Amino acid sequence: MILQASGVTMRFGGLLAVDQVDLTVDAGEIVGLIGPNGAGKTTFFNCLTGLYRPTEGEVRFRGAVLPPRPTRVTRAGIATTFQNIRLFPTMTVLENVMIGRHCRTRQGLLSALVRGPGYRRTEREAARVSRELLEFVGIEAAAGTLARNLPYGDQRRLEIARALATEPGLLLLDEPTAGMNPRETQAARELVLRIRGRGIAVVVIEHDMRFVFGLCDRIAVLVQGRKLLEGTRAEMQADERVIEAYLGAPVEKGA
Ligand SMILES: Nc1ncnc2c1ncn2[C@@H]1O[C@H](COP(=O)(O)OP(=O)(O)OP(=O)(O)O)[C@@H](O)[C@H]1O
Repeated sequence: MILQASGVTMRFGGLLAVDQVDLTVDAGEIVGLIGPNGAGKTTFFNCLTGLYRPTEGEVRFRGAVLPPRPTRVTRAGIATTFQNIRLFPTMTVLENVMIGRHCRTRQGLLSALVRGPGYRRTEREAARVSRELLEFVGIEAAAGTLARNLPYGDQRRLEIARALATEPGLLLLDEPTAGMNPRETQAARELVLRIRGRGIAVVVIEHDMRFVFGLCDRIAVLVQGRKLLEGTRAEMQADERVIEAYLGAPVEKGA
């Protein structure tokens, strides 16, 4: 087990956004988090990234309680992409990925200022790894393009490349297919499967049920901050409540 969230609760004043949620994720597993708007999915994610400290409960990653700051959580091995793309628009595609690399290549300030041989070697290595990741997500041809000039689907790929540059054991994806056309969505599914192929576990928030049921090993449903249901893909596809609320009609196996 790589992630263990126990009794995670998040209050904003009088609002109980996440209520006693338990979730475990095994190494290399793909877990889907679904639920209506405002169910608390993003808030729960924020509790896994160190952005929020849960009001109650705890999150363990590789056995250790999460450190209280996002940068330290990233270094511990949890990477995130956001619902609203957050790239550095006036930097190149390659530079955006290299920023993700920096959490693994801690160069001293002095070394960076004088740009000595150690700094240049580290930068060269960061550029090499970053180019490999651009190739892995399929946008290496755009390495020198400004991030803001990338098509939307490719911006999402770039976010994923930057997240992978931090060498995560767990990748959190918040609505990775939002705004994508069907072809891009299919490519995103294949990309997530290849990410898992690298041994990285993935938790994905998604509204596209076809995507979720075509991808995830296990699915949890949040409603009004609580985990209402959880099960394997097959269990969920057979559950009357899921069918009624999300699917309308049974989904074909492996659809
Ligand atoms: N920082 C905050 N301060 C106060 N209330 C918040 C904050 N963040 C979220 N909320 C509230 O918490 C509840 C859960 O929101 P959250 O964004 O986690 O839901 P969600 O399931 O991710 O929804 P969506 O599918 O629309 O992204 C909502 O009622 C929201 O208004």
